[in-house]
Amino acid sequence: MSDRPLLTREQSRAVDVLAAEKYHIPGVILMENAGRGSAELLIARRPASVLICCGPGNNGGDGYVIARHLDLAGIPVRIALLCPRQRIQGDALINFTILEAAGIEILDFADESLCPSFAQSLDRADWVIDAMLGTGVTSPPREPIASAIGQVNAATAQVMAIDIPSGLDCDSGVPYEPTIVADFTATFVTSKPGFAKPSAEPYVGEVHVVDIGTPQALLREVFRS
Ligand SMILES: NC(=O)C1=CN([C@@H]2O[C@H](COP(=O)(O)OP(=O)(O)OC[C@H]3O[C@@H](n4cnc5c(N)ncnc54)[C@H](O)[C@@H]3O)[C@@H](O)[C@H]2O)[C@@H](O)CC1
Ligand SMILES: [K+]
Repeated sequence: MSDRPLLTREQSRAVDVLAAEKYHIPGVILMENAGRGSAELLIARRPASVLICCGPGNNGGDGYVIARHLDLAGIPVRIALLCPRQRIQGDALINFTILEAAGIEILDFADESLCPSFAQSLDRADWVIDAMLGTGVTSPPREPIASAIGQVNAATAQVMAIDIPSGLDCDSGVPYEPTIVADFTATFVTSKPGFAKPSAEPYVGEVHVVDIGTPQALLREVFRS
């Protein structure tokens, strides 16, 4: 295991802030790099049909970037939106708007009771991307995301988690109830302290670190803080 330091949840969130405020790298650039790197990992596995489950924050925003790159690669992709459209904001909204303009299919599952068609959408995909919750989570997943996690875990599709399997505490490695069981996790900048813990093993699957273009000087500053 490399002896590189691992970013905690708070340090990961500090990367975003410092990148924008001190290094003049807008969050949407980091999101593009994160989404493109994740999409390339998936394209290499030759998916036939992909369902991307998106939550209300920037983890969902990564999902929209991934969808765009899969579409550009000619891979059938659909979005399962697990929050009301009006909750999407900032960098995630920029990428959501691009998807709508590109005509990529967006299925609304924001209501509390996930309608049966969510399960049908799952059945049609050989890969599911978990872009529901990332470093913004500090409590057990709430509805409708909690039900979505249960249904994804029960489906036959392979699962790639974006940044963190939704429901896992990336510092302690303790899974909230429920947590996504991923075959792969595409995590940003560094792996996370909790991923090597035995409790996290069943949920993270094979961990791939995606470089999102954060300057080394920025990382040194974050690790010193
Ligand atoms: N760290 C970085 O440098 C980068 C982070 N990016 C992405 O941004 C993510 C963090 O984005 P956010 O800060 O928006 O946070 P998240 O996208 O993790 O989501 C937080 C949102 O989910 C909701 N939420 C919080 N706890 C919940 C719960 N228990 N159940 C249901 N909903 C809950 C809240 O409304 C909150 O807005 C990272 O995980 C990563 O995927 C990337 O876009 C690129 C750069
Ligand atoms: K996730």
